[in-house]
Parts: sequence; structure tokens; C-alpha cells
Amino acid sequence: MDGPLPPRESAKFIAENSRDVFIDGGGVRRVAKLLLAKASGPELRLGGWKALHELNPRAADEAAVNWVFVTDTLNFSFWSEHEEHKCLVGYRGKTYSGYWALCAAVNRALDEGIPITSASYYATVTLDQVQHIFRSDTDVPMPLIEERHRILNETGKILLEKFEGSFLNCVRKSEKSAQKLMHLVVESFPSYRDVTQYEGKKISFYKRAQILVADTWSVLEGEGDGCFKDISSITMFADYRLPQVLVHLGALKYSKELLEKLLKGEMLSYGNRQEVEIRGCSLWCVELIRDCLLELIENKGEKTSGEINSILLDYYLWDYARDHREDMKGIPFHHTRCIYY
Ligand SMILES: Nc1nc2c(c(CN[C@H]3C=C[C@H](O)[C@@H]3O)cn2[C@@H]2O[C@H](COP(=O)(O)O)[C@@H](O)[C@H]2O)c(=O)[nH]1
Repeated sequence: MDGPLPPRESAKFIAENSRDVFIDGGGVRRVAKLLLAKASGPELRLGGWKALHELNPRAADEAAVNWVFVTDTLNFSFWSEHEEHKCLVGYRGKTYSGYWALCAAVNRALDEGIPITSASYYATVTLDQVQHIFRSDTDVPMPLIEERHRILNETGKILLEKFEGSFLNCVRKSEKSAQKLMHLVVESFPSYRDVTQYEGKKISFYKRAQILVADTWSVLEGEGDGCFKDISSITMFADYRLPQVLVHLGALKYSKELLEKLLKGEMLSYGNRQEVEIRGCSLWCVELIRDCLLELIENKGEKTSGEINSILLDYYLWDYARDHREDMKGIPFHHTRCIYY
């Protein structure tokens, strides 16, 4: 049985057939110009992953790789129905929300002597222990906490059985190919199988598998086991924040009907046509922005600190969305509750 279209081809197919989400060529060029000004700066380079984010590991060792694995295994669905009423985690004097609340909770557990990044621990961790580890400072718990518990047990058992309990062994089996690692992760760990249908075709986004490869590349600083020769074949990660920031920047547009639905906060189920069009057009939009940016860099003879790829564009746009939460308040993000992003 043939597998799904790979993410980049899936996105192209969706963008060509989309009925409620559209890419704006002028907006793509405007975003590429915005990024050109940053091309030689600290954000659009591999080192930014550590330099700009205090919760990410400093080290580039096996423990750091296993930190990335458990964090990206749980890297999904942090949004709350009411923005002012959400899960928050205080850590070392700062309060974190969303994805960063997850990272803060992982680091807090490690500080408390709980080996949350060790497969031998999380393969049999109980629901009570997971609720304690990911406890919120507010009365709003982290969403899907039971699913997170189930996925930790499932993933930990597989990592022990197939990879002697360390994700570094999985990385080493990929022979420094990002594509091989992505497919090995999807084949081995069911919760990473972010695939669905669109217009009769099987398509894939593999959002968590792709960000896992990207974060592994980042935590290993692109060296040694993390020196993936094909890292630039990884696309942006189709989550719920990137579409919001691409609409805010004018590179992506929604039909009137879809915009009204999102403004009402209506839920879209995973695999729904409009949800797939939002994710697919966002992914394809970032590919077009990257192509346009690389052309501008070449024409301008701009010096960059290394190859600029869709991963670095994605990281930049995701951080931009974080830093411009206030400005983006009027732009809705789509509400899908699932374990894939
Ligand atoms: N496209 C894309 N989506 C990303 C990330 C990240 C964090 N990763 C890197 C960022 C900094 C570090 O360097 C990490 O490596 C989380 N998400 C997604 O966002 C959503 C959470 O959003 P909010 O509710 O606002 O926290 C959720 O779907 C989550 O899966 C990314 O980078 N790109």
C-alpha cells in the first residue's frame, strides 16, 4: 500500500486545490523582505535555538537529545478556550505559557529530581505523577493531560524496546539523513503519524516528527550526529501559530466564510477540509517565502551565517508570533484539539 504524499508535496497539492485559504504573492514578497533585513542577524541562524531560548538545553550531549525527544513527544495543543484563562507554569522566577509552559515543567521536574527525560521512567509513569509534573499555577490544567500520559507510556516502552531507551540511538540509525530520521520516527512512534486525506489523496504534515528532527539538529548544533546532510529538506511545522502570523503579515488569506467561523472560535476537527487547507497553505506559503528570500539574498549579495532553510524561517516566525501576541489579537488561530500539533 503506497504511503502518503510527503509534507512538501502534500502542501503543494493542497495549495493548488484550496477553496478557503489563499497565498498572497505580494504578502510573500513583503515577508521575504522583512526576513532579508534579518538574514545576517542572530535570529536566522542555528545558534539562535540556544542563544534566544533560556529553557532549551545548553549542552549538546545524549541527555540534551533525550530532553528534545520527550519535549517534542508532548509538543501539541496548548491553546485554551479563553486566552485570559490558561495553564501557566512558574519556573526560576518567570511565568511561562503554551509550549514554554511544557518546557518549564520538564525543567522543574528535573530540578526536583524527577527523571522525566528517561524512558525507563516515563514508560511506566502514572497519571497522577504526570498531573503533578505538568501541574499549572492556575486552575486550568495543561490540555489533553490524559493523552500526554498515554503517549509517554507508549513512547517510553517503544524507545526501550527498539532503541535501548535513548533517542540518540534512533538518531544514529538515520545515518545523518534528516529524511531517514523523520521516517524512522513516524514508523516507530504512532503518536507522530500526522497523516490525513485531502480530495481523495493521502497526505502528511508530520509536524512533530519534522520539528523533532529540527530540534535534534539544533541541540546538536548541526555537528557530529546532528550533521544532517539533507536538513534543508525539512519543511516548516504546520501548527496553529504559523497560520495566524502569516495572515497577520498578509502572506495568507482566509475566505470570508472561514474567517467568520474562526472569529467565532468554532472548533475544526483534525483532517477537516478547511483545517487541512490552513495547514497545507501555511506550509506552502513558507516554502515560497524561502524561495523569494534566497533570491533576494543572491541578488543583493547578502552574506549569511549559514544556509537559510525553512526550519530557521519557521523558528523566526514562531518567535515573531510570540513577541507580537498583542498586535495579533484580532487575527484568530484555528482551534483543533489533537495530539499532532
Ligand atoms: N511552527 C512551529 N510550531 C511550534 C514551534 C514550537 C516551539 N519550538 C521551537 C521554538 C523555540 C524553540 O527553539 C523550539 O525549538 C512549538 N510549536 C507549536 O506551536 C503551538 C504552541 O504555541 P503557543 O500556544 O503559542 O505556545 C503548538 O502547536 C506547538 O506544537 C515552532 O518552533 N514552530
